[in-house]
Amino acid sequence: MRIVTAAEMRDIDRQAIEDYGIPGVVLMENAGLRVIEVIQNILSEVKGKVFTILVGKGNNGGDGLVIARHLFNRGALVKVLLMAEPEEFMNDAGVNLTIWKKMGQPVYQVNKENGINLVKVALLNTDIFIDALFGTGFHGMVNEKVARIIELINASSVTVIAVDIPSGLEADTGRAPGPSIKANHTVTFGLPKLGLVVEPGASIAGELHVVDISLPKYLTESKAIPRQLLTKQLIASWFKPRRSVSHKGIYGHVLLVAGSRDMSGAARMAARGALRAGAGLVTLAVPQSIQPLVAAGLEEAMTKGLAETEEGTLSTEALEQILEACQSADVLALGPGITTHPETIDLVRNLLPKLTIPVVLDADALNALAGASHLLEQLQTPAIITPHPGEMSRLLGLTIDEVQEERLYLTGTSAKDWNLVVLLKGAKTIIGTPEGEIYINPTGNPGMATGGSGDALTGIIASLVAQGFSPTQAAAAGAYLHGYAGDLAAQELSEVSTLASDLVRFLPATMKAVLTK
Ligand SMILES: NC(=O)C1=CN([C@@H]2O[C@H](COP(=O)(O)OP(=O)(O)OC[C@H]3O[C@@H](n4cnc5c(N)ncnc54)[C@H](O)[C@@H]3O)[C@@H](O)[C@H]2O)[C@@H](O)CC1
Ligand SMILES: [K+]
Repeated sequence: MRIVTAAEMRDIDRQAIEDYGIPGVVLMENAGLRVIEVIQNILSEVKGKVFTILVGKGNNGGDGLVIARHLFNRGALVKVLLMAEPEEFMNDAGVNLTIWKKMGQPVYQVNKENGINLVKVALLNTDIFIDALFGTGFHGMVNEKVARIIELINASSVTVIAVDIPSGLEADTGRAPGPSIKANHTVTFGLPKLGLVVEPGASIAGELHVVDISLPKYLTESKAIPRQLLTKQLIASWFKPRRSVSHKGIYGHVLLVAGSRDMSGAARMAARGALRAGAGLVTLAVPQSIQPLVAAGLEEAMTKGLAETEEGTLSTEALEQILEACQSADVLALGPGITTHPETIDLVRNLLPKLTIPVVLDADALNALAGASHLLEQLQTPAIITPHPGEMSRLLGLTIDEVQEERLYLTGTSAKDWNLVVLLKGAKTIIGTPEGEIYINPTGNPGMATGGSGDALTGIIASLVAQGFSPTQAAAAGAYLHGYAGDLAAQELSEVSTLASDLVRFLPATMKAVLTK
């Protein structure tokens, strides 16, 4: 699903109105009705419930007035708080304010002196608070009075539904330069706005509902798609049905080079991820002294022992062995648990320019490239790198805060500069491609911030490459499935108790859920 900026959305709205002749007031009516549907799903019964709606003078406020009318018609008690003088409501918002008044319904002016008290009183007796103050037309910062009101709303325990975007949040960046309404749900119109799918905006917005307001599909489905939110439908469309006459060779061979004496679990986790994601064959190559250990309990994978240092990490002598093993593999995944032993770093740096099969680089393979990211540009094969913010900061020579501040921008430019797929982990994983596309993954939860979680992801992505996915599709689908498995695991086991091995354990249920229509 395409992700838009405020300007892109405005342009789509404008074309719907001017080029297609859909009156703006119709779009507004549809928007309001869709919010009603979401409310009815949350509450099941609207009748007798108390709603407070904070209404700004722009079109977002106009949506709020449509919502007020439909709630009232359904038997709800509705209190409309206006943030501007009635005369300031123009066009479609003005139309809807007139209708509301003609229905004999009062409005309360919170822009006046006692406004703060009006909000306080309203919050004491409200089932749902609807934020229709600012939408995509918001820019800059709220004034002091609005800031006080927002803080009051956020401090109360009432359920908040934001109309289109929480007020105070920037639609393009997901940042709130001042206070912003913290919503439980955000109902956004037509397409997701960028600021709702990247952090901190995604958390501020709560559960996101993207609803159709009847915009012509030619406007919302653009051919040149620079930004996309990953959806179940998109991921499912990349999986081909398995042929009835299948053999393991069809589903590819993953070579995983991973592990060290102190980190054998990383290697096993990656191998399990690769197997559960459907690869035909998985070979796990590890320092030779831990080969018996990793082989035990990993019946479905083949294992291979590689030359090692005295400390039980991969040595430079493993280079030829790895290249030889690559000859019968479709993809190499390198990095989980290999350590940053100086000799292992040398091995990684010497190996990369010699590779002839696609490669997934993670963890210590990326740490080996700290200060040497030019080696990424010298890769001769399609590549995916899966850094977390710390690894990305070392690759780029920036602080972690600097990386987090500019996650989108840095993912996009790095992918282009290094000519490979960059998957930047963290809340809302971002995938950038050499062609300049950006994918944002909505699945996953904080429970996945646990040791081994990234290793499983590496295995899953490599597995998808082996099965014929393009590097972009493999990274995007890998992130989505991994996060989905994490969500299923958290539902059953809680975020706190979810382990990386649980992510792998929930992959079959994930595959079933995603691949079943
Ligand atoms: N244009 C359309 O066709 C549609 C628009 N819709 C709604 O319209 C919204 C966009 O409407 P608008 O462009 O009228 O803008 P908004 O309603 O988002 O808000 C703009 C108003 O807020 C004021 N404002 C902006 N920044 C401010 C600040 N920092 N402090 C105080 N006031 C500030 C502006 O002066 C303006 O009056 C969307 O978010 C959506 O909710 C929907 O009704 C669907 C159709
Ligand atoms: K809003």
